[in-house]
Amino acid sequence: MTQSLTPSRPRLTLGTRGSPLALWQAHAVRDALVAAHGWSPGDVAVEVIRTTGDAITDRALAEAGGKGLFTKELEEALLDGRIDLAVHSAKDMATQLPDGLHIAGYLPRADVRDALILREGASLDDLPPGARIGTASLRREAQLRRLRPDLDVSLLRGNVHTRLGKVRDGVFDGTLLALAGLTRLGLADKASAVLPTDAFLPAVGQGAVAIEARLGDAATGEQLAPVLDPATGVAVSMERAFLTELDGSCRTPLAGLARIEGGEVSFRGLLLSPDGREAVEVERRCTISEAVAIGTEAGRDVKARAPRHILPD
Ligand SMILES: NCc1[nH]cc(CCC(=O)O)c1CC(=O)O
Repeated sequence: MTQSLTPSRPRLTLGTRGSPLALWQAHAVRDALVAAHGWSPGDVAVEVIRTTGDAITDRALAEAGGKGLFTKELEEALLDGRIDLAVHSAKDMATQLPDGLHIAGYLPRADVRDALILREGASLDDLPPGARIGTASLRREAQLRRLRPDLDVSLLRGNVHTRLGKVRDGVFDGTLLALAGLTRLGLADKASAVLPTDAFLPAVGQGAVAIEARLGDAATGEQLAPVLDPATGVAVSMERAFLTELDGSCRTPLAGLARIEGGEVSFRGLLLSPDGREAVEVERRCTISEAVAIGTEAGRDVKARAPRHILPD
């Protein structure tokens, strides 16, 4: 009998999009699993799945149909059993998941802040009136208009490298990107400034890697447990409860951030009009066990106070 040269089957198969950022995230989950269990790297397979969102580069994502576009094909593979876990940026996940799936948890969260990337200068104050800033995010666009109504803010799509290229080539004077994404790509040195969260509130889930699984898949759940970060779970679950209550989609400029400090959770949320002129803010402090309920309540409060025309339809 000859010995089989076929490598042994992986213990788990992770699904991911193929962008450099998505691959980094999937490899981070694989590496954490391998380290936690003393496995070898081949025990966790990484399967790249192309999504509808990856194919859309010419239109605003919000126009094309929102966040589900980056997750649909991954979720189908998960439901079919082709993969055991799907790895996503928490920020890019819709609030409603398909029946039978759930977010099993999150890796420890990275820096949540947005970074400003400028062709020249080192802060927002260095930008002259009319400076062209490109961003694909309605949240960033609205907050930037709120801080600097004199800037020329417009749509800039594409992955992180494409956007940085357009600033380098002078198509735009600057852009805004998540510091976490830049750092994951080894590009943190491209940040001209990192914006403090009290002036510029991040997106719900920003900086967190979410791991989606089949409900009831206890075996995978047990394997995953040691790599999950409970504090990130509390914070992002609260933010997503807030988002859910506002029926949030990428069509509405919305921001929210929960932080755990000494057993307490502090939360800030923000709904803006697209031009940044109107803003509804909310702040809460609560215990960890209240976090999700208070996130929901904060969302209801914002909804009740928001001018009708800036609420999502
Ligand atoms: N929407 C794209 C996206 N999804 C997650 C990140 C960055 C990493 C993160 O926030 O976890 C980015 C790029 C960006 O917003 O700059």
